[in-house]
Parts: sequence; structure tokens; C-alpha cells
Amino acid sequence: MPHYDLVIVGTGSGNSILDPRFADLKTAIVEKGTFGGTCLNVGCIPTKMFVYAADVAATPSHSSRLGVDEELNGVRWPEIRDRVFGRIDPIAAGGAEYRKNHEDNKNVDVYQGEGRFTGMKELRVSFSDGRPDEVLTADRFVLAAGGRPVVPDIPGLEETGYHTSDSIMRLDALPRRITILGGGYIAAEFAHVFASFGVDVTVVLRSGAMVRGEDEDVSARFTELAAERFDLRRDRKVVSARREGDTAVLELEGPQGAETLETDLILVAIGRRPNSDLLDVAATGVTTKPSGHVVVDAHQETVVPGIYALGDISSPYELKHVANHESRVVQHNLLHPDDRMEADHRFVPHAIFSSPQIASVGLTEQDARAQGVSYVVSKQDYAGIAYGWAMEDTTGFAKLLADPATGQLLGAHIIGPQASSVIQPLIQGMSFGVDARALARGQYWIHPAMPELIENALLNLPLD
Ligand SMILES: Cc1cc2nc3c(=O)[nH]c(=O)nc-3n(C[C@H](O)[C@H](O)[C@H](O)COP(=O)(O)OP(=O)(O)OC[C@H]3O[C@@H](n4cnc5c(N)ncnc54)[C@H](O)[C@@H]3O)c2cc1C
Ligand SMILES: NC(=O)c1ccc[n+]([C@@H]2O[C@H](COP(=O)([O-])OP(=O)(O)OC[C@H]3O[C@@H](n4cnc5c(N)ncnc54)[C@H](O)[C@@H]3O)[C@@H](O)[C@H]2O)c1
Repeated sequence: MPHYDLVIVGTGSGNSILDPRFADLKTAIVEKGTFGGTCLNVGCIPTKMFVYAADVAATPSHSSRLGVDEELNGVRWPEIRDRVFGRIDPIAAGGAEYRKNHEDNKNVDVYQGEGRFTGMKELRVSFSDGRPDEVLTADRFVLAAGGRPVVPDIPGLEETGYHTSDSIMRLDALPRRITILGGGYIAAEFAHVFASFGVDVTVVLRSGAMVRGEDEDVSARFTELAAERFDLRRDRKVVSARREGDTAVLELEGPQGAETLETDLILVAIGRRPNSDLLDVAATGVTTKPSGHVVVDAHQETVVPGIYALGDISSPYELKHVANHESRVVQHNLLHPDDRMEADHRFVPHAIFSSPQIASVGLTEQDARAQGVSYVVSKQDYAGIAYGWAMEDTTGFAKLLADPATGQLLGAHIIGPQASSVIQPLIQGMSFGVDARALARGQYWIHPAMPELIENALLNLPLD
């Protein structure tokens, strides 16, 4: 039974922990899937590469408002797909090769198998090629095993067949029609991708709105625009699924009663769950929340001393920049057990790369109301700034919430072009405690650039 100083389970953000500073330790890394994890292989990076191509394919649908008539002559799906994976797959393979064979990693054993705890700090690794299992023990573990898509319990769905974000990007050919179950991040991004490539997109929502986690005004605007582009079936329950030849048939129940929906392909996008159950973290004494997220303290340590967790297995944010931050915290704490640092989750931003884009940080207005905090709101439309005139944007806006007495920003929400970049000065202002007045007037804002949206929104705040 090999014993290690440190074992890491999962090669997403977990893979970035080991560096030359760990050279004196006997270490191992365990990975059951493709090296590099979700973000690199089936998450952030490929989706954004598809979104970029989709943004380009969609320009003819809105260029005529500028007096420019464009036509989309074709979408070569296999080339789009192969451009994405032609770049990503070698990175994953190179990452595995580096850990297995490079001089830098002489002290690292790579186990390409599935880990499952069988006792206190005891991990059994099983291999798909029939090799006998190996049992590893270690003084310290890092749980970085991520999560997986949730699949709803709909009668007939398994037999009908469906995709998740893990498989949808590798399709052989574009379908004529796609139906997406769910209305969150993945639904919003893939609906844009497939609609831009000419696929008829239906989105089935159990509620009345898409991206319901966003500020209420942002969710309402996004839903209104989505309804113009996709067949949005709101307040629907999927009762059953069946296959009729090449067609997948969904029986829905909604406000108008029963309805039948025919489609070519189903994409399930109703959330993800942590892999703590499959890893059986309870067997090593690690506790989880009802959601399945591993419980960690501010140092990212679980209730078992020496076992740390990071990223989607423990973080409710389920975002790569959070997993990366937590990985740096864990790395520091492993290297400096007597001078540990805490993770900073005060102002975690996110973006949804759809069309329009959405970006957000801090409290939504409904959060602020529910928490009973004192706040004022300002809004600035893209249509009211010079760059918005250039783009002829009529639907985007920035919405800010601030403490009326101190001017400290409480939340920022943007829907519109480049929202994911335009929001950065607000994240910075909040993180460094710069109040709205100082942020607006303590620096130049390039004229007539898009961040004038932020400058104006800050100046519009009705502070005391
Ligand atoms: C479609 C999609 C798009 C996304 N887009 C964005 C985005 O634009 N921006 C953003 O910030 N976030 C995005 N995310 C979220 C982001 O991908 C995750 O938050 C991030 O990858 C989590 O990293 P991690 O290291 O915690 O887990 P992962 O990257 O999932 O790594 C976990 C690894 O552990 C392995 N593993 C699991 N169980 C075991 C086991 N028992 N034994 C051995 N190995 C195991 C897995 O195979 C995997 O390789 C997206 C996610 C998806 C699904
Ligand atoms: N741009 C990004 O940062 C990005 C992009 C994609 C994914 N992600 C990450 O991946 C996670 C998963 O994405 P997602 O879109 O699957 O989840 P999500 O939580 O964003 O959205 C899930 C959607 O499914 C609905 N839903 C939940 N259970 C349902 C059920 N039983 N029946 C019908 N609808 C149901 C929810 O109301 C919601 O609309 C996200 O939370 C996010 O953290 C991030």
C-alpha cells in the first residue's frame, strides 16, 4: 500500500498545486477522466470558443440596423468543432504527459483511475483497463474532484437519449432542432450558439424566466429578448420522453394543459452536483452540506485535519476563477501550515456569455431587499452613451446598488455588449473598497469607450 505525503484527487484546478516547491514531498495525483478537468475540456474554454464563432455568425441578424446588409452563407460545424478541440485536446494531452514523464515531476505519481475513499485517509483507485485496484494512504489530501451534470428523473429520458454539456460540443453534425431543458448559464450560452448556427432552439423552463439567479431586471430583460429568438416554453413540467424514429418526443404539462414537443436532440442543463458522493468522502470523515458540497473552513480545510477541498466539489459558486483562487489558497496552506491564508469570497463576479452577455458582482436588488440593507439604485442604458449610439444598442443597461450613506458599491449588474469586460472596474472598486464617487471621479474614463456606461451609472447614484 503506497503511502504519500500528499495526494490530490482531480486535475482541474487541483493540477496547478504541485510545483517545484513540493519537490521534497512524495506526491500523487489521481484523475479518472481527461487531464485538465471541466473548464479546459468540456466547460469554460470550449464553450467560449463556440460562443465567439456564434457571435460572428449572428452579425447578419443585427447589422442591417447600421445600414450594412450581411448574409450568412454557411456554418461549417465540423470545422468550428475541430478548431476548438484541435486546440484543446493537445493541451490536455500535454498536461498529462508533463505530469507523468517530465523531469519536474519525478516526485509525482499519476494514477489514471477513479478514487474512492475506503477509510480514514485511505483511497482506493480502480482502473478501467482491468488492472487491480491500488490503495493509497497519505498524510494530506486535496479533494478537487469537481461536479457533474444533474439529469432529471423523467420517465423515458434514458431510452430516448439526451446530451449534457459533456457531450453536446462534439456532435457529428448540427441538428435541425434542439430542445434545452433548463434556463440557467448553460442553457443561455448554448441556446445562443445553436440559434446563431441556424438551429431551431426550444427552451423548456419550469419557471417563467431565464437566468433567475440574476438581478430581477436583468433576468426580465434577458427573458424578453430570449423569447424573440427561441421558442420559450415557460412554466412547463416535462412529464415523459420517448423516441419515434429520429425524433425525440417530450410530453409537457403547462399553463394551457398538456402539449407534445417534437425535437431532434435534447440538451439537459438543469444544474450540476458535486462529486463528493462518488468519491465517498464520508468514509474519510469529511462532511458535506445537503447540496453535496464538501464543508470547508476559511482555509479551505475540511473537518478532517490535513484534508483540503477546492472548486466545484466544495464551492457553491461553481466558477473557474473561484476554483483557481481556492487552489492558490490550498497551495499556500500546504506549503505554510504555520502561516495559513483564508480564501476571499467577498466579491465573486460571474458572466454569462450569451447574447446579450450578462455580468454581475455582489447583491442583486432582490437580495438587498431580502437582507433589509439600505441601498440606492442607478441605471444607465447603453443607448445613453456614445458607444451605445455607435452600436445602435437599444436593450443593454448597467444597474448599480450602493450604500446611500457611504457610497460603497453593494452590487453591479450589466446586460449588453462586452458586459464581462465592462464590469471589471466595478469588481475592482468593490474589492479595494473604493466608494462610487471616488471611483467615478478619481480616474479618467476614455471617451467615447464602452466603460463610460459605468462612469455614468456611478454618477447617477442618488447618494446622500
Ligand atoms: C459548460 C460549462 C461552461 C462553463 N463555463 C464557465 C465559464 O465561462 N467561466 C467560469 O468561471 N466557469 C465556467 N464553468 C464552470 C467551471 O468549469 C468549473 O467551475 C471548474 O472547472 C471547476 O474546477 P474544479 O477543479 O473544481 O473541477 P473540475 O475541473 O471538474 O475537475 C475535477 C476533476 O476531477 C476528476 N474526478 C472526479 N471524481 C474523481 C474521482 N473519484 N477520482 C479521480 N478523479 C476524479 C474529474 O474527472 C475532473 O477531471 C463552466 C462549466 C460548464 C459545465
Ligand atoms: N459562464 C459561466 O461562468 C458558466 C457557464 C456555464 C456553466 N457554468 C457553471 O455551471 C453550472 C451549471 O450550469 P447550468 O446551466 O446547468 O445550471 P444553472 O444552475 O445555471 O441553471 C439550472 C437551470 O435549471 C433549472 N432547473 C433546475 N432543476 C430543474 C428541474 N428539475 N427541472 C427543470 N428545470 C430545472 C433552474 O431553474 C435553472 O434555470 C452553473 O451554475 C455555473 O456555475 C458557468
